[in-house]
Amino acid sequence: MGTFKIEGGYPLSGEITPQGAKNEALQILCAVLLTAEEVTINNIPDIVDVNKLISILEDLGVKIKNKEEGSYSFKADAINLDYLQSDQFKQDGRELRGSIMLVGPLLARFGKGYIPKPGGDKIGRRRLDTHFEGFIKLGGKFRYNKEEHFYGVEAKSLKGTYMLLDEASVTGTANIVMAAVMAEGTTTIYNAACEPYLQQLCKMLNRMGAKISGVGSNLLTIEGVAELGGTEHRMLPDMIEIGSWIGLAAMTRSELTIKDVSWGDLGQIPTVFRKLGIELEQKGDDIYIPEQPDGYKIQKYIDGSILTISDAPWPGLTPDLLSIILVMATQAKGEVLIHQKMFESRLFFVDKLIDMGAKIILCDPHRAVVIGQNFKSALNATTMTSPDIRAGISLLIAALSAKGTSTIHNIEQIDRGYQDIDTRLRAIGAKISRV
Ligand SMILES: CC(=O)N[C@H]1[C@@H](OP(=O)(O)OP(=O)(O)OC[C@H]2O[C@@H](n3ccc(=O)[nH]c3=O)[C@H](O)[C@@H]2O)O[C@H](CO)[C@@H](O)[C@@H]1O
Ligand SMILES: C=C(OP(=O)(O)O)C(=O)O
Repeated sequence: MGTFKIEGGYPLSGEITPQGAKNEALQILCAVLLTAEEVTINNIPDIVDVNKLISILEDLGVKIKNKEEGSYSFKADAINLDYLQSDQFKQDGRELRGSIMLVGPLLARFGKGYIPKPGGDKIGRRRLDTHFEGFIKLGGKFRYNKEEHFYGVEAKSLKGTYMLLDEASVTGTANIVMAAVMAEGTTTIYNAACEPYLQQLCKMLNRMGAKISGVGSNLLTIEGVAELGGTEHRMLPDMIEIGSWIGLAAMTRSELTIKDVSWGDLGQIPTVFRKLGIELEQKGDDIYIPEQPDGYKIQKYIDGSILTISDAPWPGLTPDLLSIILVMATQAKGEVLIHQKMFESRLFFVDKLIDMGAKIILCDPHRAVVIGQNFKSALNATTMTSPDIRAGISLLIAALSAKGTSTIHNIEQIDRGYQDIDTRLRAIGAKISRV
């Protein structure tokens, strides 16, 4: 189990460039299975989850070339489907959430796709019904081995149809889109997730020859085509990383420039941080955050009532930023209700913040009231364990703001999604070491 030692209480300064988006990378990498031609992908983050998925693709027989840092080419012209029944796949496939999106492309191209119960953050129930209901609608036969928790879907051919998803699942929509691109006839997906990473996937598929319209809306229409060809694609910057760096700047009262953020794809994120009192300036495609010596004041609603920050499917606020926003609120001036609607077990990490001196009332598993301290008293340094990726980064931000030396164990959770985080933080003045 890896550990970070962090000496907190110092302001940071400088520039930080966000990595390529983790959750986009997981979709895009699965899509290389849809063609026998070469697909080149740029701005791939060098993080544990993405590298695991690349290694699964390699074991499946995809020919992979590392062209330069962050750029790889993939050629899925000789796929070894036997690997899908191997113990190795049953082990590797369960190590990340994104592996579930192998099923759609495999089903589309080879008539069968399998996956062990996928992993990812332990943040509450993470059901897969939407994915498999979609495949079944397209004509797939569902297989499930209860003992091994091994899922599968098989079909001689897929037929386009209308479907209304039971929820706007991000990975579910990506999976169904990838299954439908080569189905016979037209597939219409209503209540589709439509976040920028899905838009990126659809745009890439269209460049490969797919016929997807409605991209960016919750109604996608897909005219099936016989086959797809190669393409080149570049990943967007990771919006959750961008939000993490905004939270970091606020909590450490630092002047920070976040480079090349792709403003147009950030949706609610700048607005929400501004509601929390953070000054954000758009400079070209960068976010500039000035030092805020007087802290930041949480806004109230027009009628004077307490602000609620909650998650919702895009274009609502992503749930992945709520832990970071919660930590930031502990040093704001004012109060806020954080309402994590999607996941049941994502707020329990607040116990650690309470130990550090934060004023938080956990109302129930979904809601926490944070009473900001306006930097009147610093958080206390402590020893903690990172329970999931976003709680992990939030505790790291808390530690950089706290006075004294903190220790964070289980940093593998943070490494799942943040590339070389300690090196990049040291470059802006953080006192952090990996021990
Ligand atoms: C690898 C990857 O891309 N992971 C992301 C993906 O996970 P993932 O695709 O697994 O998440 P889903 O979109 O399927 O749903 C997440 C949770 O929200 C609930 N839900 C979803 C839609 C809805 O309209 N109402 C609702 O309550 C689901 O029941 C589930 O518990 O999207 C999540 C939601 O943005 C993010 O937290 C994850 O980081
Ligand atoms: C929940 C997350 O990831 P995953 O879906 O891979 O567990 C996340 O990125 O915050």
